[in-house]
Amino acid sequence: MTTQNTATAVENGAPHTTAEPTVVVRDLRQRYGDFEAVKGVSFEIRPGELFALLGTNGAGKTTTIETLEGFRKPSSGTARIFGQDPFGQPAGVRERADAVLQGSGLMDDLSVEENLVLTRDLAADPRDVDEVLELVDLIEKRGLRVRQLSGGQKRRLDLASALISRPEVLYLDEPTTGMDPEARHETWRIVNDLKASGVAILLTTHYLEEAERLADRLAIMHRGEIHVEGTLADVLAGWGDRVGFQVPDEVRTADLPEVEGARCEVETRDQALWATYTVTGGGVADRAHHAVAALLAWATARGTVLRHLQVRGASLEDVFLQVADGTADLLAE
Ligand SMILES: Nc1ncnc2c1ncn2[C@@H]1O[C@H](COP(=O)(O)OP(=O)(O)OP(=O)(O)O)[C@@H](O)[C@H]1O
Repeated sequence: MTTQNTATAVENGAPHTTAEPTVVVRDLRQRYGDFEAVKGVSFEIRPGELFALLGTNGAGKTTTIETLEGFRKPSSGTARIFGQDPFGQPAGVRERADAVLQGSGLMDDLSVEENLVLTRDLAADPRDVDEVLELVDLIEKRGLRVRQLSGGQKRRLDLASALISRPEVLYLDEPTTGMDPEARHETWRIVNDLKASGVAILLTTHYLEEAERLADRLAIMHRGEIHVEGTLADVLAGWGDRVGFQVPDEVRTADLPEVEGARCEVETRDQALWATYTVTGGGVADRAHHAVAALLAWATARGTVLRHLQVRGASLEDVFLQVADGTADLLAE
């Protein structure tokens, strides 16, 4: 699959996609004792680009982020941030990269503002604390101790802590977990602004809509491997459109027509037979049209009607579930 989607990048305000990649991961492997948690993962992230790493529980996403952060030395393969090995957080990487991780690094007994002041004092060229509090909508909570914040407010303070140092690379590990829909949308706006300002972002999330809204490119991991990678449009195009209908009573399954570029599956629902044609052949824009036209021509010739006729493009959830089911590679061929 291709790895660029200019349209998505421009829509999301990220015109920097031709720049040299900030993050380069090549055939990364990570072992915990005998267990290989990451099995040869490769990707790049350019300035102003957001790469979403999706995957099943235990797929190896956090391990990958921890490696990029410099907490883990690769078992083999390489990770490079600005051309440097991040292991041990060398100068030149440490000041330019930051993270919003699972498991907050906040001091519970200090106030919101005190936490940010501590972080600010470690940064070379920090943002103003009030500016960041405004950005994450916590200005009215500045005097509260962290333990008095709700879960979603803590996640916003985590984000504020990462933003204060003006990172050029940002790792967001499930950044909106526990947020209400409004706070989530507000976080997406902040993340889109960061992209537009040229920050290279690696996002992991279990909210597929979050990846659809934010990602220029995405990958789906399962058991340590990337199974699907590309722009959202690439990923969905590879999975095909579905045309479904209730099989007419007078039609036997064996009599259903062949449709070029499509495979047919029949299942029983509510004591009726339903046919689903998954159309992967032909042009992405018109393949569903040709399949429907062929099926309608067949039905008309037989003097029958395709009841409950539906046309549906693949969703990211369909693709994710196929990956989790272990059949993704088969389908993507
Ligand atoms: N310190 C460790 N020691 C041994 N195994 C570990 C360790 N950390 C993670 N693992 C294992 O490595 C695998 C990958 O874990 P990781 O946390 O990277 O997954 P993840 O994709 O972030 O999962 P989730 O979506 O559930 O957060 C899991 O099977 C996990 O049990």
